[in-house]
Amino acid sequence: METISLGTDKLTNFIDGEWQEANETAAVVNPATGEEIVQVPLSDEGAVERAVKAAKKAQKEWALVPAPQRAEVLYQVGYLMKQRKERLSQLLTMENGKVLEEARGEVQEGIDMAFYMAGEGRRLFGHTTPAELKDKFAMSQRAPVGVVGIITPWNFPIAIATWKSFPAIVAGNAVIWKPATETPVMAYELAKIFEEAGLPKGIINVVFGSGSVVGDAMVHHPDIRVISFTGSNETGRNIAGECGRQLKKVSLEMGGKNAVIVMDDADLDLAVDGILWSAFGTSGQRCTACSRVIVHEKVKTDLEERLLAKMKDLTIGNGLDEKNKVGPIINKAGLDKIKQYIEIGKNEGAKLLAGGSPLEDEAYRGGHYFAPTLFTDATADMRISREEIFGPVVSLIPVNSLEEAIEANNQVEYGLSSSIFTRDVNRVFQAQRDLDTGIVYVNAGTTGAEIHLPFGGTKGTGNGHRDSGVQALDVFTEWKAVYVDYSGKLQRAQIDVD
Ligand SMILES: NC(=O)C1=CN([C@@H]2O[C@H](COP(=O)(O)OP(=O)(O)OC[C@H]3O[C@@H](n4cnc5c(N)ncnc54)[C@H](OP(=O)(O)O)[C@@H]3O)[C@@H](O)[C@H]2O)C=CC1
Ligand SMILES: O=C(O)CCC(=O)C(=O)O
Repeated sequence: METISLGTDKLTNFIDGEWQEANETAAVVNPATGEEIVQVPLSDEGAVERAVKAAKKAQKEWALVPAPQRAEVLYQVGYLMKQRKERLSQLLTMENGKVLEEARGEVQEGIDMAFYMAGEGRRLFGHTTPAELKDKFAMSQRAPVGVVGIITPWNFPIAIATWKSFPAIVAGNAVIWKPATETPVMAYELAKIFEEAGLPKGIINVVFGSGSVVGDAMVHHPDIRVISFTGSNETGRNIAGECGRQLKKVSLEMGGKNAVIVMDDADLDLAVDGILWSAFGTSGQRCTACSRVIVHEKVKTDLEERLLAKMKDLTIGNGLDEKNKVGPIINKAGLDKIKQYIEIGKNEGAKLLAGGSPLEDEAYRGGHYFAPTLFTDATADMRISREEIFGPVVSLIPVNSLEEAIEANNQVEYGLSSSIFTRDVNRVFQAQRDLDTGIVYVNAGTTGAEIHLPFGGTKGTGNGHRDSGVQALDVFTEWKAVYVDYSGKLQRAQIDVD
């Protein structure tokens, strides 16, 4: 395959419609090879200040542009992304490591989101409702919040940014976007697309730099009225604390400890496919990744054998080579974290059936690779069954009933995604009611969310908000109640008329 060229060896911020350099930069490295791809700016607080100033000014005008016209820009963004899908996908694989097939899927999510949210330009529905008094009209409508901040992670460098920025823009806001320093290329490419699509300057501002400097400055800035964040639980909690002090709206998506439940009547081959795809796809570095399989005792041994047989077919390596099904881990810190959890699992008494170590042969030189790993005989209270590992590690937890399975699923701190494999319609309905997660799959793995449904979860996964779907608009709009009295006299509501 011909390698795509990024066309620059140094990225620049995109502020007020201009490409601006920063004094300091850092190397962005391909996790599959260790080779440098590009230099990324390490901006300071001053860049955030400039971006906010530009955004405030631009947003005032943008809010007055009719929403269907705002949407036209998003349609154009969607067309440009579609034209560049292969380029974006290859660059995404280079910066993040995920295999090309998955990179194409992620870029497609962004394209779908562009067209879906552009459609919102002709909806953005409010409500009309009867008023209490004669000759009076009442309605509620959405209003933009103003300047909003989005902070995105490295594991979905383009899709998550589209889930947040597209609804913000169509609703009439201006955006300051801080992408993860690990994966800035998608942000740079998307900023170029916004510019070419004709988005007025200042409506999207991309400020590269570390979370502790740029992210922190955004969270503290009084003129950024919303922070929408996806990333670790620890960072999310700290952001929420500061936003709480400022009464700033904050939307958090902070991962999961997702389980596939396999009942004794399940189609086991289907379950194996669902588990493989959601546990080892993206090397397990999805917030929706399956990292627990809660299996009925009666089919445990059978499932183990089938899983082990299929795991042998997982080819691991550089995601640009289409034969590979599992790519690298994002960086050394990620790899070290996985290694620690393998030791934790062994010490807790779980039985290691496959994998368990990094891949360090010549073929993997320069990259960070970890063998797909299967533990069995884990219990629901072990740390490997409760804590987010963010790697290709899955643990089987045996149970004896659906009730026990649901209880095991629900006893973790997180509540993002869950799945059940069964042929029994009664069990399906009981499970979808009782599984305490924001997303439930039946006879499918735990990953693969569609952009027109709400994405997010319960408990430690978030704070009640959702990305994607029409629900994302709630993050980026205020509700305004409007009363129009056309009686020509002062009518007093809320008085006792008896
Ligand atoms: N829910 C999910 O999808 C994700 C979950 N995770 C979990 O988090 C673990 C650690 O990954 P990591 O990348 O360090 O996650 P972080 O939560 O640190 O990073 C997510 C984003 O937040 C930014 N950030 C970091 N610190 C701050 C801060 N103080 N204020 C504002 N923004 C900040 C980061 O910037 P920068 O990195 O540039 O410094 C990045 O853009 C993973 O192993 C995984 O368990 C990670 C990614 C996604
Ligand atoms: O797999 C999915 O459904 C989406 C995953 C995702 O966006 C994430 O892991 O952050």
